[in-house]
Amino acid sequence: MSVTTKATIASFGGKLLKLSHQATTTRCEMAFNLYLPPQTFQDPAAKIPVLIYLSGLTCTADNCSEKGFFQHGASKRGIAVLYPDTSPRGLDIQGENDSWDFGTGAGFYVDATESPYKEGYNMYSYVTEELPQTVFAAFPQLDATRVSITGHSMGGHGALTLFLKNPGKYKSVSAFAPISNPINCPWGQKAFNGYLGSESEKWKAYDATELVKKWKGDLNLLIDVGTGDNFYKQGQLLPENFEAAAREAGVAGVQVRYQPDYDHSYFTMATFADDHVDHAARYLFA
Ligand SMILES: N[C@@H](CCC(=O)N[C@@H](CS)C(=O)NCC(=O)O)C(=O)O
Repeated sequence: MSVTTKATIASFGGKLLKLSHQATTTRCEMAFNLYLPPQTFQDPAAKIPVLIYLSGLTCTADNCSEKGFFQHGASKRGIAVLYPDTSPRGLDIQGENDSWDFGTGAGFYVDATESPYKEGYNMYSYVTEELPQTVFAAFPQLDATRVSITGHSMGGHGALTLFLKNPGKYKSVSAFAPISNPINCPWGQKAFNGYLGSESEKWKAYDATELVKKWKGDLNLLIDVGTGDNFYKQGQLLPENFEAAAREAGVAGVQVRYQPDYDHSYFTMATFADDHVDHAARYLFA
């Protein structure tokens, strides 16, 4: 469970750590980043809550930590930000590097059941169990009882599904441009077919629009989607399907903000990152 520090970078008064560890669930060395806000160093007795940010297709832990601007709000609020990678790397599985929307950089936060991907493409178990256990053991100042989750695109799908599949595990959830109904979009169908097999009924276990139908109570969920997002226009994101399913199931508290002109890029995350940190803070410090 030991963690190797590759870099320590000053950021907004705190420290961004670039880290790695040998992971059992994914059968390889996994890189991840961790932002420790200034409060970690000001008061050694402080217990610091954690916001997990799940990235989208093609990303590593670096994209958001370098240009998502989450550290700005997190430093003010005293929240650590954990940035996992998006897939195992270097497993040498045939075909895993053939396309940018499947395999390497595209783990989709599921536990694969299909060969050969079930040998390591277990990003659901990695993000829900192994990575947090590793991080909380290595950084005892972090508060394992106060964790929220957010993410972008494939990572927005991850944030929504991990939250909905684990009631009580996370204090809050939010998302940027989430793939909201993967069983009905080309990205999701390709990924789920490859990782979970051709029996589409099984895909529903990782589909936010299906999962929200079973949710009990309010959600208090913030979603931002840019109307200039090409992937939204192409029908990869389908946030309206999620909204309709929540409405029909009587699940209140789903706030989807359609941001005029904003695209799928990190300019959008940087613009609204503070709002998502504030959203998490409302529940992490309740
Ligand atoms: N490679 C794809 C784009 C993939 C993409 O936009 N990925 C998003 C997440 S779904 C991202 O955040 N990319 C990394 C970045 O913008 O830094 C393409 O050619 O269309």
